[in-house]
Amino acid sequence: MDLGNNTQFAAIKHYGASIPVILWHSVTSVGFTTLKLPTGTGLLVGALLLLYLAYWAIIPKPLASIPYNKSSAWSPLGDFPQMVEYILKKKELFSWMGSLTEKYNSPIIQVFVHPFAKPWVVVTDPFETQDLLLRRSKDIDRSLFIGELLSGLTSEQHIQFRSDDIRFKRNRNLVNHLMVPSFINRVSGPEAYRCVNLLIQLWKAKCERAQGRPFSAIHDLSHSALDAIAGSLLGLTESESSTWTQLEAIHQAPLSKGNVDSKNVEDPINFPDAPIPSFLKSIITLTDSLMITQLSPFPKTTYAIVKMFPFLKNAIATKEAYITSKINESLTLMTSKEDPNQGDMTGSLPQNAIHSVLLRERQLAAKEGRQPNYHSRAITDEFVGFLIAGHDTTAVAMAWGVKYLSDHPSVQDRLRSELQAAMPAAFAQKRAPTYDEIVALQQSQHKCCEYLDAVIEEVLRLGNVIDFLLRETLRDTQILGRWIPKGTQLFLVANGPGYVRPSVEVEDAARSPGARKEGSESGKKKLSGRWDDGDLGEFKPERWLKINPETGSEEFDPLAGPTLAFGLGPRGCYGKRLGMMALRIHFVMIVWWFKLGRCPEELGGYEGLQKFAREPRRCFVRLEDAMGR
Ligand code: HEM
Repeated sequence: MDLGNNTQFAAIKHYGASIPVILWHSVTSVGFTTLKLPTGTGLLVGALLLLYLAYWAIIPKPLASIPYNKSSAWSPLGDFPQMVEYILKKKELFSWMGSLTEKYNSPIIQVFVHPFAKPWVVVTDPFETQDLLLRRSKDIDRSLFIGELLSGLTSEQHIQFRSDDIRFKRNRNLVNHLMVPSFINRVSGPEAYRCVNLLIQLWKAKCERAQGRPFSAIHDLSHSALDAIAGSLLGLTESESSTWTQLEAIHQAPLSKGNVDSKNVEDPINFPDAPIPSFLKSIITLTDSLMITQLSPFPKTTYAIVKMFPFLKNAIATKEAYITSKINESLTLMTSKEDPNQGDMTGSLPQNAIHSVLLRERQLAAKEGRQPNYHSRAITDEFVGFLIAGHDTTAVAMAWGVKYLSDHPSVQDRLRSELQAAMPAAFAQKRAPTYDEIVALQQSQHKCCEYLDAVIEEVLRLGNVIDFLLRETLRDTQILGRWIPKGTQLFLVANGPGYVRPSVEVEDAARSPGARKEGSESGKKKLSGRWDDGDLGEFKPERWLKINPETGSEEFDPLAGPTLAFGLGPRGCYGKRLGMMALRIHFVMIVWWFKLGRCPEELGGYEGLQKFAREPRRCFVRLEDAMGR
């Protein structure tokens, strides 16, 4: 496989399509008329030329000066076979792109994955990427390809729309307030806390039964994150929570005989899996179904076909019915508690996010002089989208988190002792920190919160839960000095050089002006620092801390180095605040209650598995009571 980065070659390929046109002209004028070749031969030559023309039309058209795999450029399938080979071998997808930037030793490369489309351009230079995301919204925006991936499931959710699309603005206007800190602290946070407490009860029960053996954690974390996000958004009763049903099952079922008999304390123990409540199950099915579209060259058509299968049809019907019932519940609340005589609306204190969005719709409708549309496709799709985008990412981040903490006892110990010192009453009484105590930590920017955020950011950096951002160029532009035409798909990846592996060296002058050293400090949005190449692969939360020269204390520095964990700029993660709140509560509670012991080698490791998000292939925990009771 050789690398084609020369301009001449790209130009020949680009203009090559005109060669057969010229030849065709010669044949039609010379072959049939001047030379009077037999008609059969003329037709054969014509057919061959047509084939040749078709071939030129479908093979990739590389962009000049951007490295690519030359042999793929002559194949109508482009890099697709290599990509599939990588997926089958590694079980990951987007790290393939990061690996190519290393292979070609270039911060920008191109791949040919989508038939009949322009090459996809992959950028790994953190500074060019940050400049693009934060400051160049005239050049790039959300890629419409996201719509191809998601619209079969949530046709009206804002994630797929361009920033100037009226549907984007309208939907964001309805839901923006859900991410205001006061709303999260008062409404969403307590729900998330309640759900995480159930996980702690479940793990206490498992810890007692496992007697020091490891057990799989991935489903428990996934259920807990889904409960927490669904609880925050829709308000779940206890029996609707999937962690609750798991807890019931643990209390009722005897342990499996095979495990009890095993004398080896290194052997994992299998706990029974209880059925998941139907609505949450439907969200898991829908989330998993998106994997199919991620891997298909024709996502929209593929999804339209898959949607005809009963498992997906049922999942769609279940989520529709449940969200409609939640909307109706809130509407009842809104009407029954109103007192029209006083203009007082006691029903207007939001109980959960969906209730709050309906109140907002009522307010907007009144302002715009129209009837409110509480059952609009947009409202339902926004919530389905939040559940999908929010639960898997949070669960997978936690899964990487427990792995890194298990393998780094000193980090775990420091975090635990800082938490204990910060919440002395809870520690002395050997009880759980209350929700208010956890929120107070954040609000007072307590020292332990600085370290907690450093741990979370480091988990997200290495875990690479969503390891690419997708944008599309809105006009012809330049990236790292290369010409990129309008309509090009840009993959900004965080799984390679500069983020988790040593940087590919880039002359500062080769970057766009805003991404250069002098440009990075200018403007409202500062760019991050650069990571030290020497230890980029290590789990080291301290890299996110710096000493404040005035106070002499360590502070969390979000700009210490580059990360794209939540994306950046106007189209960065909408739910970052809620996601971070759910992560903080999970990390605090798990570390507070449990010491996470190292698991045997065969249950460990850091290989990923591409699902909706990138999850660890193996995620086991070995728990010990950290309260020493
Ligand atoms: C640990 C948790 C989470 C992680 C790591 C995460 C990560 C991301 C990333 C990387 C993006 C793409 C950003 C970009 O293109 O620049 C994104 C977008 C998005 N996320 Fe999250 N997310 C998390 C939690 C959530 C939650 C809880 C919600 C909803 C309540 C949510 C809703 C969204 C939405 C709606 C978008 C699209 C935003 C837009 O198009 O403007 N995310 N997220």
